[in-house]
Amino acid sequence: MAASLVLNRVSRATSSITLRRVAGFSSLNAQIHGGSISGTLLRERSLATLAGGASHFDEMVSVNQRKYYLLGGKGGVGKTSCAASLAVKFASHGHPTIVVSTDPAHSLSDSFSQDLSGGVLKAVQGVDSPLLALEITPETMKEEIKSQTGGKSVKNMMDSMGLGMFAGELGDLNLEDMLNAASPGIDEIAAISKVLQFMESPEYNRFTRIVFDTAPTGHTLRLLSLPDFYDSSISKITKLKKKITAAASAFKSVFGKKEIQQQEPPNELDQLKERMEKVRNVFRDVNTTEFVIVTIPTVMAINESSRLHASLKKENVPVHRLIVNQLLPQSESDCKFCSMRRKEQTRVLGLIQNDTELCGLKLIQSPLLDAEIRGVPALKFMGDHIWR
Ligand SMILES: Nc1ncnc2c1ncn2[C@@H]1O[C@H](COP(=O)(O)OP(=O)(O)OP(=O)(O)O)[C@@H](O)[C@H]1O
Repeated sequence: MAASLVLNRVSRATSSITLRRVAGFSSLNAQIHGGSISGTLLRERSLATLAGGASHFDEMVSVNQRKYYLLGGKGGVGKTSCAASLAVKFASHGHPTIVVSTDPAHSLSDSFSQDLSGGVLKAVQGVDSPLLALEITPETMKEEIKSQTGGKSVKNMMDSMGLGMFAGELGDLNLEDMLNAASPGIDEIAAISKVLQFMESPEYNRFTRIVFDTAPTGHTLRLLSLPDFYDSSISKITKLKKKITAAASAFKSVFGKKEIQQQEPPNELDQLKERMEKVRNVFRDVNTTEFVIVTIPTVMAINESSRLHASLKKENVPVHRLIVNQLLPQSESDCKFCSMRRKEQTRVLGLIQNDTELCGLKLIQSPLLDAEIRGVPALKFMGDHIWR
């Protein structure tokens, strides 16, 4: 059939992107700065023969209450493209949306083809509903923490809580080092502090969808387990402080001095513990949060996705959907290389169906498009394939 839909958007004065969708085929042709990247028309029909396909986007978009979507997986599989296309799709359906990158190697700016850097929320141009984007940087977070604590260092803060003596000695709990050096964990702390802001500040109330473009697997698992780590660490500090106060009290009473009142744990720690609990609960709440695993049809990526799902299950993080991105569509004039790749792809899709971790997830197919996905029109185009 000759039905065709041609979207032609000028995203900037100097660049234009032409997207072309023809029944049975899809093609993303980019023309940037007068140059032309023209790809072969790719056939979608074969994708329909693979198991699964639709993301059931209607379920994802229907509820007005705030929802968090975290997209994660192995490096380079298309996490940013999928997260950015989901954010654009939510915004196009009237949800004020924030898309946040927690990956230290940010690529949101590249994906949207707009400058979204600087560690602050920036409006994405070219979408109807408000869509804000943020590339989290530990530097900006450090500045924010300093201004919130009146410029006091963490050590000073702990000093003022009567815990200064432990600040430098508790190894993993050395918060000051974490803030002052680019140590592992700092990006995750920055992400958690942002989640807290989104949850607590009235200025973000109206945003009903928060989409996270997460870092490759290891980082992300640390992010999800960090609130637990802090929760138990704070409990340890509180217990330690109680013990020391009790011991000091006993010591002083033996020597006839006035007994020290058993002090309640400092209020700041209680508050911190409460806030960590909030973040931990939101990551695990099936009514508010979903982690979408993104993968590609290779054995290595599928194995990592399987391990990721096992870890997320252990952390009680809700997972329902698995995107298999960059699926090579069928072509009538299949070259040897393409037909070999396609055979391999079919084999790998079989592995997903037999994988005990992955077989229960909704499988979403996302075709390999014939141009790089950059800019809002391209993300809309990709989103129409995935989020349907
Ligand atoms: N379905 C697709 N068709 C064509 N190109 C794609 C597709 N998905 C992703 N790409 C391209 O692959 C590259 C990597 O994608 P992306 O940055 O989204 O991956 P990522 O998983 O976020 O990577 P990283 O782990 O490095 O952050 C980009 O150039 C993107 O345009």
